[in-house]
Amino acid sequence: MTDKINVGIVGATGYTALELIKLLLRHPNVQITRITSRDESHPHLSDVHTSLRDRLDLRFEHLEMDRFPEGVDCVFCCLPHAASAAVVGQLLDANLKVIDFSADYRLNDVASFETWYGVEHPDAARIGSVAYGIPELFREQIKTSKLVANPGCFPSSAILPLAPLFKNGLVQSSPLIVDSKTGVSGAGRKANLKFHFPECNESITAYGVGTHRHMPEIDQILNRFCGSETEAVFTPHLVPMDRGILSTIYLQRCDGIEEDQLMDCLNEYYRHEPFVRVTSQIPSTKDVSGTNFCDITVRSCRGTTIIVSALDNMIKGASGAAVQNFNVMHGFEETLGLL
Ligand SMILES: NC(=O)C1=CN([C@@H]2O[C@H](COP(=O)(O)OP(=O)(O)OC[C@H]3O[C@@H](n4cnc5c(N)ncnc54)[C@H](OP(=O)(O)O)[C@@H]3O)[C@@H](O)[C@H]2O)C=CC1
Ligand SMILES: CC(=O)N[C@@H](CCC(=O)OP(=O)(O)O)C(=O)O
Repeated sequence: MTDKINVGIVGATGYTALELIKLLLRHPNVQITRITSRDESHPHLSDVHTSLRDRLDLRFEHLEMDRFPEGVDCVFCCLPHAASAAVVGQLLDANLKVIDFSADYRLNDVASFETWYGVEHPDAARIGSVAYGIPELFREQIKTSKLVANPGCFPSSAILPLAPLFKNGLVQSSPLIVDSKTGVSGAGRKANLKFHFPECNESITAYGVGTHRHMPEIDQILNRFCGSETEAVFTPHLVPMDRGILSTIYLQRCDGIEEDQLMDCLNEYYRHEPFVRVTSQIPSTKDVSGTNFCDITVRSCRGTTIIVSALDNMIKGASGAAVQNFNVMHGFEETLGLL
């Protein structure tokens, strides 16, 4: 049996692709063979990602379906929403496995996607049947999947702590408040005035208030995992740091449930999981920066339960989760390339 999987990266000029390549370069069973960009002004990978100088000598190519699948077994598709679903079907038809970074296959139904994303879904037939890429919750489905919907960064920070608590009937579904802070890299590498240094440095702002598209993702995935009926009120805040997400989650315990039972439940559920650290300390983004860890703790105040979680938006929130999913899909040790 060949040990190396040939990997193609679509959308390789972006931030998540850079983090992905750095992880894959230390993966013993991966050979990166093809990388794509629409832009011809920078032929080599290291013209764009200068930190990869002398580490991987590849040329960008346009994604052309008559050539791209040659020499590729598995694709990491790092494109924006809708652009991704426009190509994923063709990649699958070419018999490639795909890990999709966008939100195109995360939700349960087309109507929700089109409502929250405001665009028509280019591959509507597949939506709802695709494995959601949190291996800690959906490992068995991921193992046998040809397409995995890699999770959103904010949803990962909320779903990881909440899922075991709902599954065990320890917390109430309403109210559920998820207050999150994110570093600027969460917005990707593409130019956007809001994310220019003088616009966001020395400032913190909420955005997507009452409208952010990660609300249905949190609700639907919790429902898929354990049948809960939440309506998460989620507000993200942009903070002047490169990377990291810190989520503070407020909810009520079920009657008769003590705070200790929540920590016990999380400790028990994640006991054998290498990337979720349930801790008595308060998590911080610095502790998880550049790693595939999600750190979680639980506190109580005046009858309200407060959960704090931290992860790196580009690692456990994107590329690290993708490599973890890749490992599960190919039967490799789940920590390869990640520890
Ligand atoms: N940044 C983060 O923290 C996270 C991002 N994600 C998701 O991962 C995906 C990639 O994000 P990120 O790397 O940050 O984004 P970037 O903006 O940094 O990169 C996007 C990539 O997609 C290509 N691209 C952009 N628009 C199109 C298009 N219309 N058609 C084809 N290619 C296009 C660009 O390549 P070029 O212009 O060279 O062709 C670029 O390589 C997105 O779906 C994002 O939502 C998920 C979790 C976290
Ligand atoms: C700062 C910033 O803009 N962050 C992005 C999060 C992107 C992400 O991680 O998730 P998706 O894959 O669902 O895009 C946002 O709030 O839309």
